Amino acid sequence: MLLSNGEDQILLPSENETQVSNYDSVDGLLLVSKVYTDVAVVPEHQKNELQHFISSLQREVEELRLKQGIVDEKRRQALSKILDIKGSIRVFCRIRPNLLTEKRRNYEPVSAESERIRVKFGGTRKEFEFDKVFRRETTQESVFVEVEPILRSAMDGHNVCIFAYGQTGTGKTFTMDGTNEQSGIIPRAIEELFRQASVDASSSFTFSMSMLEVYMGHVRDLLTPRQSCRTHETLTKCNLNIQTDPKGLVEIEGLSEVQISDCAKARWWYNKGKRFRSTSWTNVNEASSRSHCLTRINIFRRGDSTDAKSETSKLWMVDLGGSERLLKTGARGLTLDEGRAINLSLSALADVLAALKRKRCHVPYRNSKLTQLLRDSLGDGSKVLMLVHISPSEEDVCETICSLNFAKRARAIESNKEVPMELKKQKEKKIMELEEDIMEAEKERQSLRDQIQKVELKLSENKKLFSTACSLKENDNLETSTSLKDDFKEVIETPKVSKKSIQRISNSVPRFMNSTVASRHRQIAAEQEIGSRTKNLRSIVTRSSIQFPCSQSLSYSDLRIKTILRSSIGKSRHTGTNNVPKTIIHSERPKCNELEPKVRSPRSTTVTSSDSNLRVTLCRHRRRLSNLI
Ligand SMILES: Nc1ncnc2c1ncn2[C@@H]1O[C@H](COP(=O)(O)OP(=O)(O)OP(=O)(O)O)[C@@H](O)[C@H]1O
Repeated sequence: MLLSNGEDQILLPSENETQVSNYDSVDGLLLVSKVYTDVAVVPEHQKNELQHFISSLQREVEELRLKQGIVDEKRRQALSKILDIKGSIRVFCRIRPNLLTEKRRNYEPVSAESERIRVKFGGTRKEFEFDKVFRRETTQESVFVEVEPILRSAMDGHNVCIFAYGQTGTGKTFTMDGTNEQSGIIPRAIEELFRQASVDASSSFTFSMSMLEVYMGHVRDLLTPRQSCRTHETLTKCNLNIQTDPKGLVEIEGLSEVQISDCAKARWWYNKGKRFRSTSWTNVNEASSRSHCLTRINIFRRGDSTDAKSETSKLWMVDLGGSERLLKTGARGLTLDEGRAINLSLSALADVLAALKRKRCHVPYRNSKLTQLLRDSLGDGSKVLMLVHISPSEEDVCETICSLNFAKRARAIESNKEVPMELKKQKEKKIMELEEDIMEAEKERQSLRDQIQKVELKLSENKKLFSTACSLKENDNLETSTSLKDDFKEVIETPKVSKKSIQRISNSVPRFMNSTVASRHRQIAAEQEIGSRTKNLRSIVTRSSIQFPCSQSLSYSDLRIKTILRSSIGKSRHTGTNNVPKTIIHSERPKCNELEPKVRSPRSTTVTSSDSNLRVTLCRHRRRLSNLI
């Protein structure tokens, strides 16, 4: 039996080898190349060697995982530093393409560069700077590429908020949710979270999801919605309470939270929640969102080591209601109230972000339900990404400037404009270094993951082999003892059973009772040995001719003679050539403790033998008999 651990080979001797498995070497790491086993002959010390080899592989996996944890931590720290340098509140701007329903004008008020937007308005030109600007033609995929690092930050344990802000009809819902063909940030983020969880070998992740909307200052559960909450009476009943504990952690009483074990389940719940969102027709958007829709994914992360603590982080993805000029949207009655409520809470959000940016002691979270909900995800240690949406149209230029001012307020302090050139360069250099660190860590992580996979494969194969060896050995011991009994029976009785009947018998008994290849081999070998011994003895007997006087009773202590006599008598009975046809052997089966079995003499009177020793014994016996007569 040959086992290979790469450098050393464990050689286990075998007689009847059975091939168990066959593996190739991968990347220079030799796996079990050819494994043969005849477990019955695996010596104990070599089984111990195999056990040691398994333990060393287990240790190797643990060490590699430890290394992976260290590399992961390095990557996490580098990413966190980058996000800190870039600013914990980042603002992107997306320009919607012209819609078919929009009147085309020659004059384009909005022009964009990679991080800058210029708006021409009434003879003046205004400039706004952002962390990133997405032009009209930017695809959903390109937007998501820029969003992805903040998701990783959520997986690393930070609370994260992604907002879509902007005038009504500028594409907030398109960016966050998208269409069937062009899915938006939320469906992509769900997929990405599960993907990242599957590749992160140093931690295990579980996710849960909640969906709610803030409608007219009330918090409604979207995953288990009650009857329509758009009348004032039912609206108050639907309102969920928001509690904040002394540590500042937010708890929403009665909000449903569903476990999402896979991507499909998460998408199913997300689609369900989306259906219950409040929308209305307005002059500007035929399916205008009349509320702020919040999707929360709770991320539970647990490290692989036994003493690892579990961490929980929240990822909020918020499709804010559209900021709107109420006159322009033609809203009346309830829709007008909805618009007012949206505008009020958006202004409260702007105040909170501004206070956080200026590091004010007092942050006015309590001014709206929206900011109360997000309190523990907007402060220290959290990351915020605001995506401001604007229209390219001349008709919307006033709203565009309002939205851009809102965004400017959110990122005001960290604006590059206010940072000296030297410092800006230093920051960029540091970010580049950290990005390199992240890339290196990613590479190292990948290589460690590959190594772990290989060692785990080797480990599982060797474990399988070891357990097979142990279980087969037990079986084999069992078989050996039963087959020994059978062999013994065979020597005495040798019942001849045809092959067919064996097959019938083996078919009628349970499979585990059937003989194995090894036991059949041993049986055949034993039969052959017995056959050859019998042959030898028979040849001795044929050379001896023993004749007993009638009614003479003989008693021999010489076992050899007993056997000779028995086989000689047996043979003569079968062949019928002997002169002693009436010889009866009383003791049919020799018993081990029966030292002197009694043999009755045949009726014949003469006994001759060509064996000189035997002749002497017989002569002496005849003389004693004649004396008696
Ligand atoms: N980048 C884009 N590419 C193609 N179509 C877009 C894009 N952005 C928005 N649209 C289209 O513009 C219309 C309005 O978009 P959407 O409903 O997303 O706006 P909104 O800002 O969510 O409006 P509201 O605040 O009223 O809910 C939709 O028909 C949408 O498909």
